[in-house]
Amino acid sequence: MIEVRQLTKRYRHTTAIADLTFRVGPGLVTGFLGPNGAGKTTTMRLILGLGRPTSGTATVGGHAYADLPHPLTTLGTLLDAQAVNPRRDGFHHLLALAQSNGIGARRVREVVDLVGLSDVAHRPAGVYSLGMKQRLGIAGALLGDPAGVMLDEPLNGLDPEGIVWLRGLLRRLAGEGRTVLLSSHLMSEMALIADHLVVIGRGRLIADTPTAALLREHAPGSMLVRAEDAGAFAGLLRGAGASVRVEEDGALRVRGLDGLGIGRLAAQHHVVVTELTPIQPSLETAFIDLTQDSVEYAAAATATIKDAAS
Ligand SMILES: Nc1ncnc2c1ncn2[C@@H]1O[C@H](COP(=O)(O)OP(=O)(O)OP(=O)(O)O)[C@@H](O)[C@H]1O
Repeated sequence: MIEVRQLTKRYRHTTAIADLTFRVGPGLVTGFLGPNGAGKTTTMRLILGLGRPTSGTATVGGHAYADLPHPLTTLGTLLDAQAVNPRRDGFHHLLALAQSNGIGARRVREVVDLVGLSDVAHRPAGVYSLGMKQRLGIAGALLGDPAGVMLDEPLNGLDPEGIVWLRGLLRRLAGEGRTVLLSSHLMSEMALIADHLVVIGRGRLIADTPTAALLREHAPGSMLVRAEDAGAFAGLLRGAGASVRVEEDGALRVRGLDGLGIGRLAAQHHVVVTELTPIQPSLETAFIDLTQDSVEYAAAATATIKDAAS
């Protein structure tokens, strides 16, 4: 439904995105990931026709967003939750948006309920927390009962209950066959929410893959093992082909052997194992592995600046 083809955007001194090509299809939650400054917001803005690409195209349902006859029913969007008039209340903020798109007040009340803002809908948006503003922005995105939604960092400012709520909402929208694209820095949340990931770094595509495949390839699982005489057991594990890292507290992080293999080896050599815990692969690990060459503002850079100053 969203198609980005060979999209490039150059500012005077910066290439924000370069030759970016990906598609976002219906029925899935697609996560848009990238380190700070990778070009996520620029890409989303270009999809909405906010700014001209240097080259390439971005279309929604086969059309430039600006050419869509009913944009709000095609793709609901949230780019900046803070962009609300602080004196206007949430209900009237949505009503103004609805009326300019031929949508009635009944739908406004529906989306207010849907995002859980009924109690505060008539309070000025200026007193809303960031989480409440995110809910208001999501309500705006849903006003047109759209075929797809595109949300820039919608998890920012949401409390744990809000994150669980949004996860459920996005899963439901995708389950109804809609297109869902969201960007976020919260990797662990993205791992739970997104079925598919588009990862960019320094404006270039790094991965366009199912979340499970990315985790499998870039963050293999491991086992945490504690045993009496861990040092000797580490040697046995290595001898059996595993890779073993000894943690500061003496625990062993083991890759290349599963629980059964480790248990059998321990039994064979009469080693007393006191803990055997599978460690789930983390999206953080996969993300760092994937983007380590494309991080614009890395900790190492800070160290270099400090060194130079001292
Ligand atoms: N209007 C602009 N003028 C000049 N450079 C810009 C402009 N907008 C964005 N950039 C630059 O383009 C690059 C991509 O920025 P963008 O905001 O799209 O990244 P992002 O992935 O959304 O980052 P973040 O996660 O930090 O929000 C950055 O280097 C940024 O400084």
